[in-house]
Amino acid sequence: MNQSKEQRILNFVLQNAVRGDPCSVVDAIDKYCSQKEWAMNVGDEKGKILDKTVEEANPSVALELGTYCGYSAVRISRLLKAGARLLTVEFNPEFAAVAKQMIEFAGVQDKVKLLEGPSEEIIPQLKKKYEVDTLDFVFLDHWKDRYTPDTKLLQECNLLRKGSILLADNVIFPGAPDFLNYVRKSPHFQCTNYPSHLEYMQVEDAMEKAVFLG
Ligand SMILES: Oc1cc(-c2ccc(F)cc2)cc2cncnc12
Ligand SMILES: [Mg+2]
Repeated sequence: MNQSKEQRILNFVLQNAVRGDPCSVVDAIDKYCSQKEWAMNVGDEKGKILDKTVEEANPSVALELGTYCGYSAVRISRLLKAGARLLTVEFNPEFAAVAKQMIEFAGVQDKVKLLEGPSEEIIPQLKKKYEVDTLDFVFLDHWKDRYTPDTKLLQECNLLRKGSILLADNVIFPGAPDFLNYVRKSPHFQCTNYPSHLEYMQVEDAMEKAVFLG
């Protein structure tokens, strides 16, 4: 049976990165996806914005919506303090299977919990089933039409606290205009835009930071 692009990315990492070295995994994925096959990882340019925001948040509990191959789960978890954890949600079972192996190879499996299923089902389970009180950091990188409903769901489920930081990928390309409209008009969020480029391309993109004000 033919390999998927995501399996080819994983194989390249297994053969070119260093087991237990998250940075080498991130670099290997970027090398493959910039030189061989484009893929929708956040990439290194926007990844540096993600790094800065994670360092600012210094989260004890972080949530990622949209795991894909695990690139940003590895990128985020390498910055987490001892005892901190990342919950990452992936709807596509093939992507989740690749991400699980990527996370284990990088050696961050003790910091990362991969939850397979639709975000709208998993978010309401976070408090009781996954013992979350509130989220310190949320990275939105899944289907753009889910950004707004999932942000509203996070609020309705009381998963945000004063100072919780949301960071959304792709607000320019493919674009999340309704999300930008929602958070920028809401009195509950303080927003900052970070212009950048689509991963591995010279196409304009941006990330939006939205700090919850309570
Ligand atoms: O970063 C991303 C990029 C693209 C994408 C697709 C097609 C295209 F032509 C350009 C960009 C899609 C995404 C879906 N989910 C999360 N992140 C994504
Ligand atoms: Mg993205």
